[in-house]
Amino acid sequence: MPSSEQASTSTKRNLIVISNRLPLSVKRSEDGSYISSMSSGGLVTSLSGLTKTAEFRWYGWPGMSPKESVEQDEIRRSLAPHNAIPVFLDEELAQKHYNGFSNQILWPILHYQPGVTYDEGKWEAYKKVNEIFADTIAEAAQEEDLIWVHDYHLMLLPELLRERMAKKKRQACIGFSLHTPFPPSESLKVLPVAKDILKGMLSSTLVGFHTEDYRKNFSESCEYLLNARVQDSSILYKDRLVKTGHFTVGIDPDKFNETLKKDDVQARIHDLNERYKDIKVIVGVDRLDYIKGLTQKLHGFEQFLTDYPKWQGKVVLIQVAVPSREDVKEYQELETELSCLVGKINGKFSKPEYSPIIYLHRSIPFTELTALYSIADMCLLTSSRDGMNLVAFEYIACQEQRNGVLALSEFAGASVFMADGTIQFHPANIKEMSQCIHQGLTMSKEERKERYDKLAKFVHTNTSARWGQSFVAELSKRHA
Ligand SMILES: O=P(O)(O)OC[C@H]1O[C@H](O[C@H]2O[C@H](CO)[C@@H](O)[C@H](O)[C@H]2O)[C@H](O)[C@@H](O)[C@@H]1O
Ligand SMILES: O=c1ccn([C@@H]2O[C@H](COP(=O)(O)OP(=O)(O)O)[C@@H](O)[C@H]2O)c(=O)[nH]1
Repeated sequence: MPSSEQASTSTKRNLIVISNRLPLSVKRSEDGSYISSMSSGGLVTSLSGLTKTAEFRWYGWPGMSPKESVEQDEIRRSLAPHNAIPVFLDEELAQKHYNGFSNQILWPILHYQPGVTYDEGKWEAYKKVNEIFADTIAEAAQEEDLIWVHDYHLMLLPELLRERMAKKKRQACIGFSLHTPFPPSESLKVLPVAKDILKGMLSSTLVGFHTEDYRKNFSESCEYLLNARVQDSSILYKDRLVKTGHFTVGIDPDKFNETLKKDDVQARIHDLNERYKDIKVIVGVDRLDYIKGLTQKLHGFEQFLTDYPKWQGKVVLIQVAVPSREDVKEYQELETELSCLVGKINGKFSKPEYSPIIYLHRSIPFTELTALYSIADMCLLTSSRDGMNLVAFEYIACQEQRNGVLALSEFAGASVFMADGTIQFHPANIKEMSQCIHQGLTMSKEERKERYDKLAKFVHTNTSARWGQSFVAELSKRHA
């Protein structure tokens, strides 16, 4: 029988959140103790924002896998106060799953990149890790629990978990949220295991995407590759009706407001404003990932300095490139390319008292990040594809005073929702990017305010809390 869409009778159900990455990554310090630090990236930002309004247990890989059970217990204890529960994976398996299949094969396909080399061994590791998560969650989950699985590292989990829960004669209400784009079937089908991935996701009760386009691509892929029947926003597959939807992810803007009020942050803002009082600041904050279009951004900025020479010496691009997936060859090569390019452009336009690009290849503290967002006249985001891009939201959350300009690639998910207010461009069109930078830097105060108000309204309405609540509300309306 198709799963029903009846409203659930229970009022409060426990929520289990599962993602490959936990909010805290654990590392061993020199004295042998375990230290944890906040993980990078938008998935953690969006789910961390949810912790203020919802209670949940969060399962995921802690970033390391000690073999000794004493050490595992120590990690378990250090994460417990954060409601985080580690899923331990053998180091080599974790590496093949995360770097190998997830980031070298799936990630580029989901971001429409051609030329991916499939590898059976990495696929086996991907399946194995999904099985380990399924075993762990099937052990922990109760009949009435709501289970919310996140992202492309765990696309097989809904199916594997449902099978295990069925063996225990338990129903499973499973939501799945994808944080990346979902490509059209023509791009997806280059993956020899595309059908397995679709079937894995289709064992969910509810599948959520960032945009309507990604949702449609998924439905069409199910129809085309699996012969599933699409009925409006639901998909009928093997006698189960699976609901799909798009849910607008966001940030916790209050966290930025509160941080901006702190004395040390205000002092930092004052110093940075002094330093750049005669210079316009463009900020960029991206993980060092080829999907963020960092090479194009540097070329676009170089083009701008060439097209509008009077700006030389009067504008600086402060680019934070957060290290990411550093064991993957493509990311290492990109890092080398970017360092060279920054050197080349700075070599071309620098004067003894001025360099056009300040390149920070590291993670920066949250207080420094908010100060930087706040003093920047413009934020430039150039993704070639991007699930959403929460940096766009964060910049706006810190711009109440200055009303800076947000220049955004038309290929970031955020561009769909922020069309009214941002300046948008094609990231591969360097000339267009150059013109957009000029437009942003010369925009009148009135126009900036008008645009900013629209964007701020969107960011303050579509918070991470609201995203979580709407997804969980939709999920809890349904049975298995
Ligand atoms: O965990 P990492 O490998 O270090 O990567 C960080 C995260 O990158 C991706 O984030 C995506 O999710 C954001 C929030 O929904 C979205 O705004 C962004 O466009 C996406 O790229 C990835 O999907 C996460 O799983 C990673 O944790
Ligand atoms: O040193 C830093 C600088 C930024 N961020 C955060 O990384 C997230 C990036 O999310 P986004 O959705 O823009 O892209 P993703 O990295 O998830 O692809 C944002 O919340 C940033 O504040 C971070 O973790 N460390």
